[in-house]
Amino acid sequence: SGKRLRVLVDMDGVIADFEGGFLKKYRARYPNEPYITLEDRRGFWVSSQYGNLRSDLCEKAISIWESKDFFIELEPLPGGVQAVKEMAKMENTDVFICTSPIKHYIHCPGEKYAWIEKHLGYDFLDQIILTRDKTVVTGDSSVCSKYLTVRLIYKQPNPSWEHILFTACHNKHILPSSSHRRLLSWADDWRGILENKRL
Ligand SMILES: Cc1cn([C@H]2C=C[C@@H](COP(=O)(O)O)O2)c(=O)[nH]c1=O
Repeated sequence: SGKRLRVLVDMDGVIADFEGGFLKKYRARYPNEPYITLEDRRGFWVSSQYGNLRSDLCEKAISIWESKDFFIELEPLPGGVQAVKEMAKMENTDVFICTSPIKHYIHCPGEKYAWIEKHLGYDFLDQIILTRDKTVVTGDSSVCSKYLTVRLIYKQPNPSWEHILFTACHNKHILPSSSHRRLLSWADDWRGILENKRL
C-alpha cells in the first residue's frame, strides 16, 4: 500500500501504436514515395524526419494523422491496455490518460475519446486529460515516449511528476541519464517502478 499515487499514461507510442499506424497508412496513401522504416526512426517528430528526407514529405506525413479515422484505428501496443486496467485497479492508485491532441481538431480529440472507450471501457472516459503541455498536470509518474528536455519545451520547468521514458522505435537509441527511468515495454517491471515510487 503506502501513499496514494497518480500515474499519467501517455497514449501515442505508449498504449496506441502511432508509429506503426502512421507507416501503414503513409505507404498505402503514398506507395511511390520514400519512407522511413521503424528501425530507422530517430527523434520524436515523424514530420521532422520525413521533412529532412525530402521537404514535401513533411506535409505528406502530417496529412496522414490529420485524416479521418487515423487515431481511432490505431492498434493497441502489446500489453498496454491490460497494464492500464490492472494499474487502475491497484489500491491507492489513480490513472489518467494524459495525451496531446494535434491542433487540427476535426477528428483527433473525438477519436481519442472513442479509442479509450473502445479499448479501456466507458468508465475510463473520466480519466482523460488532453493537453499540449503535460507539465501543467500534477502527478507522481508520467509514462511518455517523448524524450523531452522538459526545461526547454514546457512552461513549467519543474513538473511535479517523474518522467518514465517508454521505449519506442525513435528513442531506444537514446542513453538517458542514469536517473532517468525507462520502461522497455509493458512486459517490463512497471509494477516495481510504481511500488518504488510509493515508498
Ligand atoms: C510524431 C508526431 C506526433 N505529432 C502529434 C500527434 C500526436 C501527438 C502525440 O503527442 P504525445 O501525447 O505523445 O506527447 O503529437 C505531431 O504533431 N508530429 C509528429 O511528428
